[in-house]
Amino acid sequence: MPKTLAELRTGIDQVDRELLVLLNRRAALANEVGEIKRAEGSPVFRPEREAQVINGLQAANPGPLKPDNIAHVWREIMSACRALEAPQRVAYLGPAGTFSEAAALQFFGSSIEHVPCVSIDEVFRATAAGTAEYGVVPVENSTEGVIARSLDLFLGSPLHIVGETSLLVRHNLLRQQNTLEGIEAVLAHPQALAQCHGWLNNHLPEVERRAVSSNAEGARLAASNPKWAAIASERAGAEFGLHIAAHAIQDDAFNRTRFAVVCLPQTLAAPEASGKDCVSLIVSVPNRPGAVHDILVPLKLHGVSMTRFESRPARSGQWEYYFYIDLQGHPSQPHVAAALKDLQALCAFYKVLGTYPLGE
Ligand SMILES: O=C(O)C(=O)C[C@]1(C(=O)O)C=C[C@@H](O)C=C1
Repeated sequence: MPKTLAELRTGIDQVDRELLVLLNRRAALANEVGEIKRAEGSPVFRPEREAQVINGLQAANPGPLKPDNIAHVWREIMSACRALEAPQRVAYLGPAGTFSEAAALQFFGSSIEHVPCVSIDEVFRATAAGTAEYGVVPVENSTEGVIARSLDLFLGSPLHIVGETSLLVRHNLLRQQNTLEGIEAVLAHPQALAQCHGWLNNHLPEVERRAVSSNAEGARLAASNPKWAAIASERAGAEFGLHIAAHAIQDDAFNRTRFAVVCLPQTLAAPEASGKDCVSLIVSVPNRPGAVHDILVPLKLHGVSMTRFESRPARSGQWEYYFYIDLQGHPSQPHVAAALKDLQALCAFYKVLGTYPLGE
């Protein structure tokens, strides 16, 4: 005899009561961990431990919940437990509703203290000054390429990368009305304008495109003028009471942005090896023939794969460049350590930006 809806709901209520007891038992244990960490003066946030917890549970998961569900649920549980130990302040390019905020929430879970900043420069400054323990900055977009400002700021910053996360970026045209009629200007961050270039050319070819400091700032401004539209997330639209005049207007349906999680080395040292790690470096080589080729040789020799190679001008006026390199692996692995040692010996400038677990 199949159970009735009421019976099934009674069953769910009972399980929820059990979960409530268990979750609070877990939180009390985390509280005790927090006391030990306070006494030791050691960091609250341990990304490698959180990765271990999630990987372990995914491996043991009998279903029907999917591995992704397990990751989401436990990221939130650990976020709440972490906040009981000590709330973590996280800086990102604000205001509320930006993709940077969504990336911060995806990485840390929702139990954080928000430190929205007016620019990427300000995220670096706030994190280096200790206003926030962690910063989340965009580094690369799958349509538009590198976020040059972030890469340039890494060069002189004391912050290092301790994690990464990547976000599917879906842009919407937001305004007070839900039509495309009577729009005089589209306001957005230059990156978003570029990611929607084709759609804007097709649908609003004559309309002015105005660059503003963030997409959410564009949404805030669009809420004050019926002739303006913004390009931003649904969340930003809800935040400022705007309609979605057009959904998913980015030129690439799979448009993603990768974000780096940064902090001072004294806040959190480089995470231990998780099994799926990445080393990010900035190097420069003497300006002579074959120098760029030479830096790739140690990687080939020691069997280390390079997943990223970007260049940025050194601003010396001499056509010199800094190279931003991502390698797969962890310096605790002998072949990675050997490749890094040989590479360093060839470089005029060598800076390890961070060693961290590969993100989702
Ligand atoms: O194991 C720890 O160090 C904890 O503080 C517990 C816990 C968790 O909730 O599982 C919480 C925060 C850390 O980032 C890692 C894990």
